[in-house]
Amino acid sequence: FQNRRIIEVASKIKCGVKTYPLVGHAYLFMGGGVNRMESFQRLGRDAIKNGGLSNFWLGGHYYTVVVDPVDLEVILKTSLEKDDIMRFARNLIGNGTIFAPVNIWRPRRKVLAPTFTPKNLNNFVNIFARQSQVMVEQLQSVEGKGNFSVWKYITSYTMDSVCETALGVNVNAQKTTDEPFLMAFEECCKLMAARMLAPWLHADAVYKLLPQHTGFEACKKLICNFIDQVIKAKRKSIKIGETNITKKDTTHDMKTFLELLIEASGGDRGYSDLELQEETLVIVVAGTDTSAVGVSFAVMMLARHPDVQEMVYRELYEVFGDSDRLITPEDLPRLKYLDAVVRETLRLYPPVPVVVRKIEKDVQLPSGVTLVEGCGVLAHIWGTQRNPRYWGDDAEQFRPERFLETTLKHPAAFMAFSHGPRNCLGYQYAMMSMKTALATLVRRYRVSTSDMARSNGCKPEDKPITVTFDIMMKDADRFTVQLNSRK
Ligand code: HEM
Repeated sequence: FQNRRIIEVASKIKCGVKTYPLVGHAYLFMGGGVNRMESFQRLGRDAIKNGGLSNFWLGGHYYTVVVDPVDLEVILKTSLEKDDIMRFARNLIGNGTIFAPVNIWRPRRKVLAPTFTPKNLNNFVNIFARQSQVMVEQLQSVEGKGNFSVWKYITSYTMDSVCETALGVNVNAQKTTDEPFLMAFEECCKLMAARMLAPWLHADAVYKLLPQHTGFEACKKLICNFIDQVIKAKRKSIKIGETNITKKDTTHDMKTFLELLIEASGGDRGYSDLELQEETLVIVVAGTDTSAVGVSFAVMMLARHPDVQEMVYRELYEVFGDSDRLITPEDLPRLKYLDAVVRETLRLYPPVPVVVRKIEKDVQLPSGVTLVEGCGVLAHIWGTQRNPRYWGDDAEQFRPERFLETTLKHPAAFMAFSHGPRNCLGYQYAMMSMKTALATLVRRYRVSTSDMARSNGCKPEDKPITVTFDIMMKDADRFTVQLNSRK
């Protein structure tokens, strides 16, 4: 009966992408990450063409694709449960806030949310500033030497700053080649993305027989052991009255997320070690690659748009002049144009291009369709943020000024950090970290496009960027640019 109702919903929504018996649209997601992302883009464009909705079947499971913020606002406010497909992400994070079922998520979010106060975030800027200084020093080795991938430098910057703010530990990813924690983490994300979109890998009994499962478990063990050790050391240091486990590494008298969580959950009688492990892992998983992708795409945009880069530099010069001083929390709100550049980058290249929900109670959408219990929803962030109805005919153009000129046509039209009660808790944290990294980089270097982007005779800004999907959306060419010192 439920299936009949879902089939009825499907029949009311147009989809211009071919489906096949049994597999549905699953064939679209075969192949690698580039192919997966192309398929998501195809579905997003189809929804834009159809006035806001499209749909697809992943084997026997049905999804409505939504790119209209008016409909999305209703869905994201009323349907808080993540779709079953996210259970594979729980294999790594357990019941941590981000992918937990609603009954576990609600109390966990209540504990986690107050740790993101402006005071705590301002304290973290000192860490972002110091770690981004390490980043620009590491970049000296590639300065003036032609094409290189900026990804490694930026992802190890975010890993270092997230670990220091979350755990109080400097993992030194920036100064270590092939840092095992970072490598394990990247591998886990790749394996999870591949499994989610391949219905034939969903059954545990089958997956457990495959080498991917062994690889995933080995990486997970490495990540969890590391976090577990830090938690145990932190508990011990709190017992003996120390406030900071890595006094050598952290120069500021501030509280890490781990300490804040121990306090906020009720101290010794609060979270168990497992709950703490899950919640700190949420911060690491949710905060590392996402911000690294944001910064890396912004670097690509600056390289492709030298006029925009010049405006950013001029704004920085107004605030810092010739001084080499580190960035402070008070500087960040003054960097308004840089803020617009980051937002425009996240609009065109959202690090999380889609999020999913499960409909548990029928929802009538403002556009007229009623989604029924059992439907999956693909909240298509990429498509929404390129929807000309809300962004105009130049929706595909990179134009940071749009964030300075007008207010949004709808509050959910920009939703790189999602929308509604289950939106991103690290929104402000991420903006502060990304702006600090970019400001530190542009004060020291001029970025330009790679030789590949300049080939074929077309202007670099017109050359499409090939993107790939492995939970996050990334540049398939690993964010290749060139760098020259400004001095
Ligand atoms: C550019 C950087 C970032 C982007 C684009 C981003 C985006 C997102 C998105 C799309 C979600 C899913 C929301 C949903 O399902 O509706 C999310 C959730 C979340 N993010 Fe972020 N995020 C970023 C950085 C961060 C950082 C730095 C942190 C922490 C320090 C963080 C913490 C979280 C948490 C805790 C959740 C789970 C919220 C919940 O389920 O209640 N994020 N983020």
